[in-house]
Amino acid sequence: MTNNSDHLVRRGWTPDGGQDAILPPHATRWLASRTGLDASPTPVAPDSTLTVPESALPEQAYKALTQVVGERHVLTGRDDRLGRSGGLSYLDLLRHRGTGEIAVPDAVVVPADPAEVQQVVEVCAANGIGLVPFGGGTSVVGGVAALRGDKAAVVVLDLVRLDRLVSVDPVSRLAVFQAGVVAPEAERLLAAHGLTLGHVPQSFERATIGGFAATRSSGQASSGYGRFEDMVEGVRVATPRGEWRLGVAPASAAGPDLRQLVVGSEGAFGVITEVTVRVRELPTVRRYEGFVLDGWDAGATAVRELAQARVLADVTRLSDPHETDVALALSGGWKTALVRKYVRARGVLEPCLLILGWECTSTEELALRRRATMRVLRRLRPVSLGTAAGESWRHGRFGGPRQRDALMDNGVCVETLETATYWSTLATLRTEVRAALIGSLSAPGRTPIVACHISHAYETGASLYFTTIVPRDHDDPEGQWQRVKAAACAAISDSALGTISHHHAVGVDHAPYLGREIGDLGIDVLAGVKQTLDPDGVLNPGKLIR
Ligand SMILES: Cc1cc2nc3c(=O)[nH]c(=O)nc-3n(C[C@H](O)[C@H](O)[C@H](O)COP(=O)(O)OP(=O)(O)OC[C@H]3O[C@@H](n4cnc5c(N)ncnc54)[C@H](O)[C@@H]3O)c2cc1C
Repeated sequence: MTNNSDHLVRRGWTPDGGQDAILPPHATRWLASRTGLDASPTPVAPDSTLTVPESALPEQAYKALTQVVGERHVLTGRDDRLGRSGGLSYLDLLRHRGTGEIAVPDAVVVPADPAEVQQVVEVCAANGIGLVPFGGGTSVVGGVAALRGDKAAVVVLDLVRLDRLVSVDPVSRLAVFQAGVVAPEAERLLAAHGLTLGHVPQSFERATIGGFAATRSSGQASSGYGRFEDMVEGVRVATPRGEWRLGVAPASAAGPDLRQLVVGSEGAFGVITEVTVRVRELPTVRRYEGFVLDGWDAGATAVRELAQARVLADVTRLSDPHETDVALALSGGWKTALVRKYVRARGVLEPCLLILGWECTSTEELALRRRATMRVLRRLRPVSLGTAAGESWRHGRFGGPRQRDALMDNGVCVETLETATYWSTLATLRTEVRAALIGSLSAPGRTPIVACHISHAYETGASLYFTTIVPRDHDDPEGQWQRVKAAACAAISDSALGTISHHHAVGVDHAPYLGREIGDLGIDVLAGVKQTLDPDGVLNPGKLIR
């Protein structure tokens, strides 16, 4: 079928289910002493042991779908369906390790182009079949779970064959991509024109242009390049009511910006088939540096002052003392020991690692921008760790997911969650979410690690990204995480201080909390849009709005 064979393994980031991910012995020992982990291996269950129900796709719908895309591209085999079951959240990965029930689609449909996508959508609507758009399948909020809702069957629509750069307008700095282009390929295609998108989330290696638009994604260089919604200039969308195209000018006063209804619609309003994005000149000079500030307040103040002086580096990332400590402990080695000693000798009691990265098109631009940043930063007396620390972060920035596989293999419950708020409430929100996480994760013999960083900064506020590590409750692994997630979401929602998601989207996991953020009226507005575009409710059942 397609060449996207690693889609077939949903249980881990690495194609072999985590075999490439290694947790060095010193890291395992440190985790054991810090958390109580007994390091009993919990290997991935073989696919053959997982329960996959027979396909319930009605014969009539199967025939109609094959008439659109051809028999080769309607996949009803067990492995193909299992391969498109769910995303990459901790719960998804657990389920593919044999814990809990996997929502398996009745078929996987792989259309060739936007016209075929439109027809597939219409066939599903006519036959009352649920349809789940599937890009890179990296959702961590249940966004690609093959839920049936009230439908007789559900198919996954895999966008892998929509893999073209349709056009480039170098004068306006615009590019049109088909939705299934994965990020590294998008960058490769743009580099041939001397251009870049500059969207680099940690899921970069797998996620797609359509997925970014559908989830309001935010990349590691968002301080310089903006969030993905800032990059979207136009969309082409397949809906049960027909094709919808939006975006004719860089700015418009022609009523509300309807593109923003599509961006973040998570497949519930239509299938995005093409995205017109703003692109920039390809950087030729880069510099990444590490600094240490003493304590969270000093670190957050530094990032705020950089943002408000509008001199943020393209990548600006601040780890709290806990995340800094975990990063140093897991790296180990004599170099790390030296860093700890050096920082202590400089009088820093609670080191917070700040990574700054500039991506520029000339050495002059780099010097100018760096000077402006440093002028503000120096006032806060950071300890410089130089480019080695910055380059080390850049080098390992996609490694987290692989380490997650290794941690899971060692019996760890490891997951992340994120929010955002204004500067004046950032410290309070961090404290409240941290307390909720620690309270719900702690148990006799299990001491959690809760680490946090700012990865996206704005003039008015910032994101907070939490990572939790705790020994797995082998008696109730799903329940363990569900209770933790509920406690954290309640802390965010009940306090009304932050958003339920800064960039992971709503999916299934955050849907119960959306109403508290946008109000009943907001939910009614979204339901009205859905009713207009998808009157039979076939698009991505159970996501965004319930
Ligand atoms: C290890 C890891 C790190 C991550 N890091 C980041 C990060 O740094 N920043 C960030 O923003 N996110 C991050 N994510 C979350 C995820 O990668 C993003 O949500 C990403 O935008 C999803 O893209 P995708 O192509 O994989 O979409 P999928 O996971 O396939 O789909 C996501 C949602 O969008 C819908 N969808 C997908 N394609 C389309 C389409 N063409 N039309 C309509 N709907 C569609 C799906 O139905 C689903 O609801 C991370 C995830 C993982 C696993």
